[in-house]
Amino acid sequence: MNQSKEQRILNFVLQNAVRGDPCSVVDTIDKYCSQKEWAMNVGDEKGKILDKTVQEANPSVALELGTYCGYSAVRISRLLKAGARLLTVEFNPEFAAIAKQMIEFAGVQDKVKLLEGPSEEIIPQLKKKYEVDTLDFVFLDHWKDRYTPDTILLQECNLLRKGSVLLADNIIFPGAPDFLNYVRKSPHFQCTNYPSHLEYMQVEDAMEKAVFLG
Ligand SMILES: Cc1cc(-c2n[nH]c(CCNC(=O)c3cc(-c4ccc(F)cc4)cc(O)c3O)n2)ccn1
Ligand SMILES: [Mg+2]
Repeated sequence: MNQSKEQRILNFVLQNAVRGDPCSVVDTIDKYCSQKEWAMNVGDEKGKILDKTVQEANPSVALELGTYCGYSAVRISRLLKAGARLLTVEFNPEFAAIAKQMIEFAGVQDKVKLLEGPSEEIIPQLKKKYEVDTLDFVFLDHWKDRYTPDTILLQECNLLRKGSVLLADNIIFPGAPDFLNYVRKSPHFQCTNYPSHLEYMQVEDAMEKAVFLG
């Protein structure tokens, strides 16, 4: 049964990256996906915006929606302070299986909890089942039509506090126009736009930061 693209990416990391070194895992995925097969990792250009936003927020509890192969989970968790945690949500079992191995190879498994299932099911479980009080940082990188309903759901579940930072990928491509409208029109969010490019391509994209004002 021939391998999936995601399996080929993982194998390339297992054979070429340094076990326990998150930076080498991130760089190796970028090397494969820019030279051999495109894949929907946030990539290095937008990854640098993600890094800066995470460092500024310095979260104790972070949530990622859309794990995929684990590229941004490794990228985020390498920046977390001692004792800080990343919860990452993936609905596709094949992607989740790849991401689990990627996270373990990078040596960040003690900081990352991979949750399998759709965001709309997982978010309401975060407080009771996953012992979350509020989220300091949320990276939205899942289905683009779920950004808005899940941002509303996070508020309904009392998971945001004054200063919680949301960062959304793919604002331009594939695009999340309703999310952009929603957060920019809402009095509860302070928004900043970061122009960039689609991972590994010369196609325009952007990230949007939305800080919850309470
Ligand atoms: C409902 C729910 C969903 C999830 C969930 N888990 N994993 C994902 C992946 C979502 N990501 C994307 O679809 C995505 C697509 C592109 C793209 C595609 C094709 C092109 F031609 C150009 C660009 C680029 C990107 O950067 C992306 O992020 N969602 C997890 C939990 N609950
Ligand atoms: Mg993305």
